[in-house]
Amino acid sequence: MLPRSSLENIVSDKVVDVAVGVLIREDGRMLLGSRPEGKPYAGYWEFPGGKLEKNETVHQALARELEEELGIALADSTPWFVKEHVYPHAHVRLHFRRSHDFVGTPVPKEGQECGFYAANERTPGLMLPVDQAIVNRVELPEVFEESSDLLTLSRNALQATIVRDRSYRWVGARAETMDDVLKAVAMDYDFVIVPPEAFDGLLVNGEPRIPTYVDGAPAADLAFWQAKGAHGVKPVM
Ligand SMILES: Nc1nc2c([nH]c(=O)n2[C@H]2C[C@H](O)[C@@H](COP(=O)(O)OP(=O)(O)OP(=O)(O)O)O2)c(=O)[nH]1
Repeated sequence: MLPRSSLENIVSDKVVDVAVGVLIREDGRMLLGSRPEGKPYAGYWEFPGGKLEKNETVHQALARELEEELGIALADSTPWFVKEHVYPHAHVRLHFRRSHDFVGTPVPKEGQECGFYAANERTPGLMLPVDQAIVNRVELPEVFEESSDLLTLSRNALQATIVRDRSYRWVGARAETMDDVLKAVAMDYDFVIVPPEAFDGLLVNGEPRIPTYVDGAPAADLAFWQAKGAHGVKPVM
């Protein structure tokens, strides 16, 4: 029989699915709020959201949490990426979804604070460390233009082609295979660029693991790729 502490570790290893909303206002600012008293990391700032209940889709969970916590009606949202993180209190699988399509002015219903912030603006309290890096990604462009926006660095020790934008805000990788994508995820890169035919194979339950650009897809297909979870599309040069 396993000692009690090992059993507890196994129990706490259960992965908790969490719906997280990146709600972007017309002026490009995103909705952030503080965690209410009584929850782990109370007072830290985060994107709105919460745990999935039984039989809920991620969108449904997000819509429910936004209504319950902030009185916001979420009309539509698209998958962005999934990130796993192990906290001392839980192993979470965060399903980030983006939305420009919501109605209502947020009114905190659980004693929290909230507001719309630009990516380079400081919230009154610390962001959850996991979220801090993601705030920077919210301004990733819908479309990267190969020659003007991106610099391709030489293949690095990981044998993947590393790409960054000209202002050093984001670093990504050109991923030909799932193995390349997993390396980029493990290195916490901000995005991957994949060939269109590889895109579906990189999805886990319909969601990418990292913000994903589809290489060479015409910009006219942007809505098509976004509905599938691609964050942006690089136009044919
Ligand atoms: N809502 C939210 N949770 C996040 C973010 N980033 C992050 O690591 N998390 C973690 C913190 C928590 O461990 C977990 C979410 O759980 P929670 O306690 O907020 O969920 P909940 O509202 O359903 O809580 P409850 O009903 O159990 O009180 O996900 C984020 O941006 N938003």
